[in-house]
Amino acid sequence: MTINHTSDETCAFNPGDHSRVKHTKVGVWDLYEDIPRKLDHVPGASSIEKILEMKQDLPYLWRMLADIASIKSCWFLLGTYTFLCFLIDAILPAVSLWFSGQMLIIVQTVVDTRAVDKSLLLRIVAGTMCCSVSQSLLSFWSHKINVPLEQRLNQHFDQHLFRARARLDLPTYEDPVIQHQLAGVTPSNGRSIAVTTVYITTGVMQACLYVIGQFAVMFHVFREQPDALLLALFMLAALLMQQAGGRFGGVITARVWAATTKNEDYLRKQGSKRIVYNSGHRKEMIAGNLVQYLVAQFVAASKRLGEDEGDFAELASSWRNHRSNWHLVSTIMRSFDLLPQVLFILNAARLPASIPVSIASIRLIQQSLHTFAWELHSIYDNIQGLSKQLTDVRKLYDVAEIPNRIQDGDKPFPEDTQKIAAGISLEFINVSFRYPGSDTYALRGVSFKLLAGQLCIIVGSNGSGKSTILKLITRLYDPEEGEILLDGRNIRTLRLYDLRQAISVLFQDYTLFPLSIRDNIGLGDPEHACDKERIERAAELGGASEFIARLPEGLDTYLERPVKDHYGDLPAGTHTLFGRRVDYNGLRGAGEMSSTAQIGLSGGQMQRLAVARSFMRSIVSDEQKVGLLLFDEPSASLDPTAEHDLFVRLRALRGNKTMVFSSHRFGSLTRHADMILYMSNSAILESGNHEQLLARDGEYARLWKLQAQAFL
Ligand SMILES: Nc1ncnc2c1ncn2[C@@H]1O[C@H](COP(=O)(O)OP(=O)(O)OP(=O)(O)O)[C@@H](O)[C@H]1O
Repeated sequence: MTINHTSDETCAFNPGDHSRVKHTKVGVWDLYEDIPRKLDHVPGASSIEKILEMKQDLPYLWRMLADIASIKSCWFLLGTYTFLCFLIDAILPAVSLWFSGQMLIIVQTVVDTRAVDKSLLLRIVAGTMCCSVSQSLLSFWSHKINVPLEQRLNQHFDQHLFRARARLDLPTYEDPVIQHQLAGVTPSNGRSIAVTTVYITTGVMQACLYVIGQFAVMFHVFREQPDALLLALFMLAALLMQQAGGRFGGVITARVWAATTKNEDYLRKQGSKRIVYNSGHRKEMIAGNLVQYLVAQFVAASKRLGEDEGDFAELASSWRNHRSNWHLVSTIMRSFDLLPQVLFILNAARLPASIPVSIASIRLIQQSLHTFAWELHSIYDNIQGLSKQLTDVRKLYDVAEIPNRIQDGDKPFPEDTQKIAAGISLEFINVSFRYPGSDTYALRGVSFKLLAGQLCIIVGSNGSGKSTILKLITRLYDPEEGEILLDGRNIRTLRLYDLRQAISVLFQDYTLFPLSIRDNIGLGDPEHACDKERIERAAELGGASEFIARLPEGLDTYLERPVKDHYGDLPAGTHTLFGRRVDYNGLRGAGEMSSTAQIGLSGGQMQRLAVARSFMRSIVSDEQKVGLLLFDEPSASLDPTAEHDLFVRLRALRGNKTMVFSSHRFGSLTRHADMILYMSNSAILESGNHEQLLARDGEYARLWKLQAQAFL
């Protein structure tokens, strides 16, 4: 069993290794509590020790404050907000308390002398009213300041995270540990870590100031009444004990715990449920005649499970509520409520002459102490929260420094920008490669050489390594062994930016972005992403103009709207809203429809858009930036006419650029290739041009004849 922590590491936990771990059965679940702390990397889970640990993360708080200072007007907003909070939470409550104390003195005087100091009474009433008016005015202004402050902080740290994610290369980004790390800093509630940190930090300061202010005033008010101070101390002790009791009766989440189930019936039942509920398994379920079997299994397992069955969260909450020892502790703690009054009465009975404290002042003491004790606890809670928050702040900065697996080179490329128009030579020398986490080689000992301006076609069966060659040329991954040379230079030594600028690649598993069609094509050449003429020409060359023209919003059509429309209670049968099909999110998800199905694009049309994007970069551009064109199955979804047109256009427009094609089809293009690589089992089996390979009468010739015979 594994416990996933919020820290960067994942700790293995085997309950059998820890004799003191408390094990309880909750339904079919095994709940483990009091797992040794060394497995718990969550600071501030419940102990002072964890709070002390937060000093390691304090430098990140200073760094964040320095960052905040760099945001326009943020210091001013933050300073004003903190000052207002100080007035609202520390000064005004203390002043109010002081007025209440003065009121008590008047009451006491009236009882003792039957005389009222009217001007003092007036001043107290006026002062109390001023306090409450100021309180609401200041609260209003603090909310007003909150909005721009939160917005600026969110924006700034949103950009920080965007940059941190965007800079990661493929192997680093695909790493599950990195994904976990990134998930840990992505706010789920839309509020950035910085905003939460600011609130928690100001919360701690406010609570401290409040407690100090209240304490000073209480001390001043009750200084003359020793019994009142004694009573106050009794009450405070009782309240703190009660609050501690409330904590004991609390939740298991305050402790280190984990739960799992090994119940075969439960596991099988949940497994069957997923097969039936997930449409991805439907083909196999129906074709394999599994329906009756699954239903029988499901019913039988339900019967055997009986009452034990249940979701862990539900079972755990009812189990917690019935743990008798917690009830006992909280009940005992509640009875402490009366203790101060009992002690006070006993003291008054013993020394009746010394009762200067009125009933009104007992009430005041009680009220003030409730808030006082609550604030004391909230300081503890807030510091715990701050300790956890500082870990998040550290992670926020750590993700911006995750090292990339693909190291950047320092040599500019190409040395002579004019030469690039004549193409780039490409050489693989004994290249072997395995995908991260995989034991099998995707390429093994691959060597070939392509001269500048040549056309190379890579053919071979599924999984033979064709796409991998293209991925290595663009340095999405680096080979384990061997070298790849461009114009005779090892690509690892070249600046990554330059290398990728010099290459245009269309992957087999291309993705269309959730943007407009215009942007999807324009992004082929970001420098000219707004150049309408180039975009239209690229769309035309990619064979996409016709269907784009038929779309109501043309180039401005969004393939997938990145922002959802909101709606409620639409009349039944409403299909369009704001000129778009209604995005019945749940239904679409359930039907597993792709986003492009919404605007009705076919696979071939999407491929034409992808080709257009690649042309935007390589063909349409006036500047000669690209010298190597890579195409991975660019015609897989195209009809024969579109495929033919595409190849004709490519041959005519590529000029002298070097071109590498990966394909399953032995079409007209292979005849024009300067070099054909026939791949099988991660290696190059045969290489040469079409005539040479036919003359060799090997695998290539066999497959060529096989395809040719189909048309005889
Ligand atoms: N991201 C990946 N992670 C792990 N293994 C991968 C990954 N991508 C490909 N492979 C494996 O690498 C090998 C070569 O895959 P590659 O995609 O290069 O084959 P291909 O010749 O292009 O296949 P196809 O004709 O089906 O496109 C295959 O065994 C494949 O399973």
